[in-house]
This record gives sequence, C-alpha cells and structure tokens, in this order.
Amino acid sequence: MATLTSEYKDEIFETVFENAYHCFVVVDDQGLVTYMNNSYCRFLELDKQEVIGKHVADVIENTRMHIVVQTGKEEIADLQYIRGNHMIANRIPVRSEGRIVGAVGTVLYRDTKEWMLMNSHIKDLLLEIEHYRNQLKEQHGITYSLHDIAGSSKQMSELKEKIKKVSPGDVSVLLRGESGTGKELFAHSIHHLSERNTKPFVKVNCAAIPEHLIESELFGYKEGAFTGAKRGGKLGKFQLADGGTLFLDEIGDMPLSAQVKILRVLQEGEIESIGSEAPKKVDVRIIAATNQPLEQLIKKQLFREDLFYRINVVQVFIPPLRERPDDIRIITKFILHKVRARTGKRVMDIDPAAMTQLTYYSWPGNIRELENVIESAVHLTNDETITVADLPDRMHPPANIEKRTGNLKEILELTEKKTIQHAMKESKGDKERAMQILGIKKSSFYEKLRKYGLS
Ligand SMILES: Nc1ncnc2c1ncn2[C@@H]1O[C@H](COP(=O)(O)OP(=O)(O)OP(=O)(O)O)[C@@H](O)[C@H]1O
Repeated sequence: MATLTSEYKDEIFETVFENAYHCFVVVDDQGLVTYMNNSYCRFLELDKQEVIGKHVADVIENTRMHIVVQTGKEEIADLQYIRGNHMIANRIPVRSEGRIVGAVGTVLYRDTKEWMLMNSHIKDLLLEIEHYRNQLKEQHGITYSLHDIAGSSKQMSELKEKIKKVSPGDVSVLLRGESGTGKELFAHSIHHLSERNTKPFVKVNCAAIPEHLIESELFGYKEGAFTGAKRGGKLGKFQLADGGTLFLDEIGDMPLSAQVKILRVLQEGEIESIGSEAPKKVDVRIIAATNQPLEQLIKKQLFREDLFYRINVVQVFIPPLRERPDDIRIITKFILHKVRARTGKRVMDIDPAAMTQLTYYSWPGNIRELENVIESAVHLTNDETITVADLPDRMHPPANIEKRTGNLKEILELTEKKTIQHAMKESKGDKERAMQILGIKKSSFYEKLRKYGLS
C-alpha cells in the first residue's frame, strides 16, 4: 500500500524544506554546498544556482558546517551571527556506512520580521549589559572578567571552576604560568567574582618599579617627607587598594629589600607612609603572579621563603597554550572577533590549513603571541579568510613534526628553539623586537635563550 510519504514524496519535501520558515543547507564531505532551500537563499539574498558547489564558508558568514563535517560532532543551538543578526543554528553530520558524507544545517527563525524584532530586543539588552559591565570595570580598575577568558579544554574548564571556588573570601592566590598565558586576566576575574568587586583593583608591576622608588610607590609619603616630595603627599598602592585587591604582578622579580617590606605589611596589616608618625591599618586582598620558578629562587636566596608561604595560600597554575591545543581554535575565533570589532576589517574566518598550522605551532609567547599573529594576519590578508600565506614564516611546521621524530617533549622543545631562532632572524638579531614578535617578557625570553644555548 502506498503511504502518504511515498506517494507525495516530492510535495512533502517541497513543503518541509523548500518553503519552510526555517533555513536549510546541506553540504558534502568537502564542505561544498549541495542544497540550500528558498528561505535561506532569500534571507542571504543569493541566487540558488549561484551557491551550489561553492564552499559553505564562502556563502554563509561564521558557518561551522565544514568543521562539523570534519569533527563529526553535532552542534545544537549555537548562536551564529549572520547579516547583522544573531541566529540559532543546528549542524548535524550525515553518516552513511559509518563514514561522514556531509552535514545538514538549519538556522532557526520563524518569521524574519518576528525574529528581527526579538533580535533587536536581544541586541539592546546585550548592549545594555555590555555598558554596565564596562562601567563597573572602569570604576574599579578591572578590564576583564571570567567572561573574557576563552577556552573550553578540560584544563581550562577545571581552571575556571577553581577560580570560581577561590574567588569569594580573602585567601591570597598565587597565579603561576608562562608569560602571556593570561595570569592578569585571571587576577581580574578573581577580583570580579569576589565580595570586593565594588572596591578598587590595583596592579603593581613589581619588575618595573626602580628599587629606590618601591617604598613610596607602595606605601606613599606625607607632604614634606623629603626634598622633591609632592604637595599634599602621595598615596601608595596599598592605600589605593584599601578594601579591594592588590595585584602583585611579576612578584618573582621584586628586589629582596622590597620583599621584606611587603611581608611586614602582610603580617601586620598596617602600613607606614614615608614621613608619617603613625602606622595605618589597611585591608587588602593579595593576588600575586609570576612566571619565575620561585622555589629555585628561594634556594638561591633571591626570594624570601616566609613571603612565599604568605602569598602561596592557594596556587593556580595556568598551562601553556601548547599543552591545551583544544583551546587554540576557540581562542583564535575569539581574538578574530575582537580584532574585527576594533579594526572594522571584514575578516570573517580562518581556513582549515591555516588553523592546522596554528594548532601545530608551539606558542612560546602563548596567547599574547596568538593575538599578535591574528592581528597581523587580519592586516595582511586581502580576503575575508585568513590563509597560511597570511601567517608569519616562523609558523611553518618544522620537519620534526611532520616526521614525528622524538617524544612530544622533544618535539615541543625543538619547535620552541626553532621558533625563537626564526624570531631572531626576523628581527635581524634585535632582541627587543624578537621579544615583541614572540609576545614574551624579558625574563622568560632570556631564560629560553639560556635553555637552548642561543644567548
Ligand atoms: N583565555 C584567554 N582568552 C582570551 N584572551 C586571553 C586569554 N588568555 C590571555 N588572553 C590575552 O592574552 C594577553 C596576555 O594575557 P595576560 O597579560 O593576562 O598574560 P600574563 O600571563 O599576565 O603575561 P605576563 O606574565 O607576560 O605578564 C592579553 O591581551 C589577554 O587579554
């Protein structure tokens, strides 16, 4: 007996797909469009004949259909930005005999007008949230919150959970990790999530203050305390942070004389400004960060053990980017979005070959270096998509990756060494410039030069 489905297959297909309110697209295993329904064509203002056979990334903004074909993982209810609107996309891989042969994508909106209305409402709300978020950040000296930390690898998810746990309360936190891994971002987030978030967040770069100025920078001075003292005196960082959080960045680079003074404040909870007769109580939470091996510095008597125990109540280690390759794609997209918004240049995506290159690279400068690479690629590309040609030479994979000689640690170290050599070549031996290219700080750059015998 003929069923309704078999008898009117074409008509049903046409009703369900062709003229449905929803947008449908089908791609093959190469990510080439094999079908797009009328609603989608109308919405994109494209001609049906024109889109068939084209790569989906050339047809639909911010699509991930070609990625779903590669990963085989369905993506449901993903927010996709198309033609100035946030749409809800579902992407489902199609399998035949155990092999992925393509993918079907739907973009949900019941009616353009209705969706536009809802969308503009959401946009207004998002703008309002953004406005308040920025206002709060400006008022209290913080630029970032957990919301600004991209990454969904296992390590990153665990890290975010740990941050949520330790943020409330007053416990001192020591953030450790290589240069450019996001320690400052995490320090902001801890403050943001703490009860102190309506009070100031004050950063001290311990490596940047000349030794003779440390005391006045940290504790301030009274008017007339010394020749050249400003009228009215000056507040130190501890007073400025009173009630809030003091972020001691690069604490491993702090001179011993300053370490003694900080320790005293932490033990006694009071400071003495230069020229003042009476000590004053201060209430600050300490978050410290370093990329230095503090335990070794203690052995060499360059860092005080008692200060180490004071600041190291909870330790948070941020793994280098090369140890969490799963994050590279998502952070890259996040950065691309930010650079696009800032520069206004319509660079929408990164092609799969360039993405593979980003994933294989060793990232000695971590996310700061990734930001530099994406920023320069956005400026270099003449296209809407970043390709391998837009990436710097140092990112071309060294032969040892392709041949996979040695264990992972050896491959990573050799890659890091070659990357530094490349950056030195690119900068014609100018070390300052090489540090900029790699996005790493002086201390970690020189440590790596020594490690690889390049100094
Ligand atoms: N997970 C992340 N998602 C998005 N951006 C990130 C992330 N981690 C770091 N960044 C960006 O990378 C840059 C470097 O981060 P940050 O300054 O926090 O690193 P750091 O570890 O404090 O470096 P350093 O030790 O050299 O001071 C910043 O511009 C920051 O916004």
